Amino acid sequence: MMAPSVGVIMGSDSDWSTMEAAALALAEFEVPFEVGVVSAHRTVQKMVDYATSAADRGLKVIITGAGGAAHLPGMVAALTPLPVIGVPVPLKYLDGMDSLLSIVQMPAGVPVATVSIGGARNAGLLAVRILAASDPVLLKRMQAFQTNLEQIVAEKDEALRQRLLG
Ligand SMILES: Nc1c(C(=O)O)ncn1[C@@H]1O[C@H](COP(=O)(O)O)[C@@H](O)[C@H]1O
Repeated sequence: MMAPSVGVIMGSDSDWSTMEAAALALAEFEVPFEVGVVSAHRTVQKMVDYATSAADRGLKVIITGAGGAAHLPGMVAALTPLPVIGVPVPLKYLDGMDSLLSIVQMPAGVPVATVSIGGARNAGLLAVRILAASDPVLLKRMQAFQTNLEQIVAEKDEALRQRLLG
């Protein structure tokens, strides 16, 4: 098995139903990844160890999902030189606005690329794009994916017209 180039971590296993879409996107592009539960709040030392060893272990991008007081993405970004993508996970209360605001307003110097609330698929696709910038094979795959998206929209356009025209 190839060494993982993307780390997908989340504050709790309860985030998986949201975060699975990131893993699926990576799998779609045949990008090797690892998945784990790491919490800045509940497993402080594990979070420090994970983030500080990530680059040496060969990871290129870290996708971090967390809900509520979502400090994991920012803390990981503070501890690693790698690009960090943050996914605000929506919880029962506040609809993910709490997660979003906890992740998105990082101080200058410590960037987290924040995707939309529950936007784990885009987090996966963004990780692919970051890797594709220096990987011609992956770049071609991303271009093919984008062409396919256009086709899907064209088909929807056609189907809608047909439906309206009866
Ligand atoms: N936001 C964080 C962090 C963190 O940021 O370190 N650790 C756990 N959590 C979040 O707590 C929520 C509830 O977790 P439980 O379901 O385990 O109670 C999850 O969405 C998790 O991401």
